[in-house]
Amino acid sequence: MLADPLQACLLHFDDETDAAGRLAQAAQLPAKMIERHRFPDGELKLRLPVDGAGRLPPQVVLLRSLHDPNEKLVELLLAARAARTLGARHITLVAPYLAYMRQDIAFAPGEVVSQQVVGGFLAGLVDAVITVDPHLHRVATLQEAMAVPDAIALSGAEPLSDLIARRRPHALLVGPDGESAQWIAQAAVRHGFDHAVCTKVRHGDRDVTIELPPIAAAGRAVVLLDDMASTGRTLALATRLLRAAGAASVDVAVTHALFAGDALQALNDAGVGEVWSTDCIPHASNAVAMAEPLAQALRSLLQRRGGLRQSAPLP
Ligand SMILES: O=P(O)(O)OC[C@H]1O[C@@H](O)[C@H](O)[C@@H]1O
Repeated sequence: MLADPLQACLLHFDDETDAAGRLAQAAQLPAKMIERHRFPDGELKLRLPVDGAGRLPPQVVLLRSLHDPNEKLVELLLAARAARTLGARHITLVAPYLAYMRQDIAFAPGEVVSQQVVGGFLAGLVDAVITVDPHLHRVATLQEAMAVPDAIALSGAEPLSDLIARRRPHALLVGPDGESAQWIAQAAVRHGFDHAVCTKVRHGDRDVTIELPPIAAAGRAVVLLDDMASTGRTLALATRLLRAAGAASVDVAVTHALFAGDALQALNDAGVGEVWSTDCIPHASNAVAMAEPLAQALRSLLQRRGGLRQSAPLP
């Protein structure tokens, strides 16, 4: 790796070495690992990869995809705060999956609006965030959820659309609920797919009702496209309805492969054919690599910040 004129490095944890390697190579940054030690009582000790003088470069990129988020939020708190004291003047969080974005409103008095709390917490740690398809339903922009100077939201819809065009060139794209309309529109326009969106009501974690849109699904190769599968119940029910409406096949494409518990079994039982996802969350279904688009966004952000650094102090 050539010395980086941006004076930047990418820090990652030991369980994301592969993803860090891919991103670092695409962004042409040196990747360095943060050492973790877990004490017998569950507390964490981190050690950041400082240079011989005990310092970090001025631009630090922290890679952490925030599935299984609770402990990772503590790791980010420790790592980001320490990075500042060790010389980082600009910290970018690359979180291909950004957690806690779905709890964006208090449905009952006293309910915590996690999106605001976690968004505010992360905004207090870093100067920039790059993520993919953050679940922003009632909030229009990532900046509203996470008020940092640079909040960049990429999408997996177009790369997933490219994959679908190769695997199911005549697919009917279906979104399982109103929230998916944004991704369906992006993916459909890219390759001219027929498309439609269902109506969904959520009653509980694993309990949803769905109404199909007025479309002719009979005989069609349907691909359900969504931002994420968590319990898989949304996609499983949509699949059952589409199968009952005569769809020749139903495959699933998601940006975030959370697949909690028996989610994959539920999809299988419902009659889903193939399951494709981006590699924002490592999973056996990963079929679309996001390192290139993430690296492009990161490179241009660092260049912008590096340019600022020459003429004015970084915030
Ligand atoms: O039904 P599961 O997989 O649990 O939840 C995922 C769904 O719930 C929504 O917020 C997501 O956008 C997706 O449609």
